[in-house]
Amino acid sequence: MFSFFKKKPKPVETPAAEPLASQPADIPAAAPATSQATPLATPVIPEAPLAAPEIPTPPPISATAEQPARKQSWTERLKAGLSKTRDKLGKSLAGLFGGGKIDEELYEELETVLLTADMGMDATVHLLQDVRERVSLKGLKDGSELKGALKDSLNDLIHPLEKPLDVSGKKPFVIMMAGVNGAGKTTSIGKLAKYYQQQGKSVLLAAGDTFRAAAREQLMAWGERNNVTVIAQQGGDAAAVCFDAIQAATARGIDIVLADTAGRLPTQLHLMEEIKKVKRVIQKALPEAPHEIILVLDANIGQNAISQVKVFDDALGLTGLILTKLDGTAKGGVIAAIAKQRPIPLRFIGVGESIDDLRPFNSKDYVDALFD
Ligand SMILES: Nc1nc2c(ncn2[C@@H]2O[C@H](COP(=O)(O)OP(=O)(O)OP(=O)(O)O)[C@@H](O)[C@H]2O)c(=O)[nH]1
Repeated sequence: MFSFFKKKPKPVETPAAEPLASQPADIPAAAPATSQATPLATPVIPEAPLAAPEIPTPPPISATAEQPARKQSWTERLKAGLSKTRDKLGKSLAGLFGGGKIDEELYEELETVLLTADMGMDATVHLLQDVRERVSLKGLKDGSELKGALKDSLNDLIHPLEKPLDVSGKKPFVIMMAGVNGAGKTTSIGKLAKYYQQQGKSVLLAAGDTFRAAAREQLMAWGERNNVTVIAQQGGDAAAVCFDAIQAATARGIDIVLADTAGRLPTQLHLMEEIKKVKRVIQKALPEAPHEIILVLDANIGQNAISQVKVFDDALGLTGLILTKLDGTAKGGVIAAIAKQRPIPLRFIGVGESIDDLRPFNSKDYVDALFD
């Protein structure tokens, strides 16, 4: 179950950014399954640690190893993953949709339900207004008719976030990941690597989380077992790792580079500066890159997601979002808040820990899974 990606204790302090290496290390001519960039000052990690006992041994990532006997469809998994939000919304809405007159009291109850599903004030006000208009336009009278109106309103609101990531046309297509600690960046990178490999694309990973040795080692072990090249350094500089990774990918004709970065809080200003530097150095390695800058968000944080989106967007110019762990929370309504306040394309959503639990966001599927 992807357990090898589970994070180890976080460092108490995150080190300040290292000075940037002016020149990238040479890329080895032969491309081993797992390769490492030359470190700036520290020795290359020996091959042996990959098998060392302290590194969890990941099971081979394969559908059979991770899936139950009968493989659930994505629709089923999405529905199961959203069960907490659906239960909360559904139970509360059942009374409203059960019948009775559509009146002010009902709208007030609807407002409370939407707010408790973490849709936020802006989106809630918008949805209520929109539902009212639909009700009067269609001459709806009964609460039982409200469900369709609400579903349509919500879909209209969040549909603009449905913009699947197009990785064609650039080679390598460089995707940089950002986010706070534990949001699911490294796990999502593993899932995306597999997702793109299944589409016949070659993938290279940049182990840019240089603050946590375990993150790098896990990524390398995973890469070796799944035949995905990982560029890493021991310690050192995330920007240099990404630079090397892009050079390696260009030399090897790789389709997609997925660049991991260390978790950081928006309030850690020096770390926000450090990640801006990672972006700048990626641009130096490949002028149009990064082609995609994704903020990974843990759905459990609910409304706090909005402030994270704003700060990371202001710092980096986000082009996409990934919302993980929707399965663990009743706060799935946060998508509506994002749509209203900072509508950055929601590229993927995660509803579980297995490899297939991260998929492109589809607003209609999402709304159906919440209400039906
Ligand atoms: N239930 C569930 N767990 C998830 C999902 N996505 C990630 N996780 C788990 O979240 C935990 C943290 O994920 P990581 O990928 O390690 O997070 P990270 O952002 O790389 O963390 P840092 O490196 O500390 O910044 C792991 O235990 C993952 O298995 C999801 O969609 N659902």
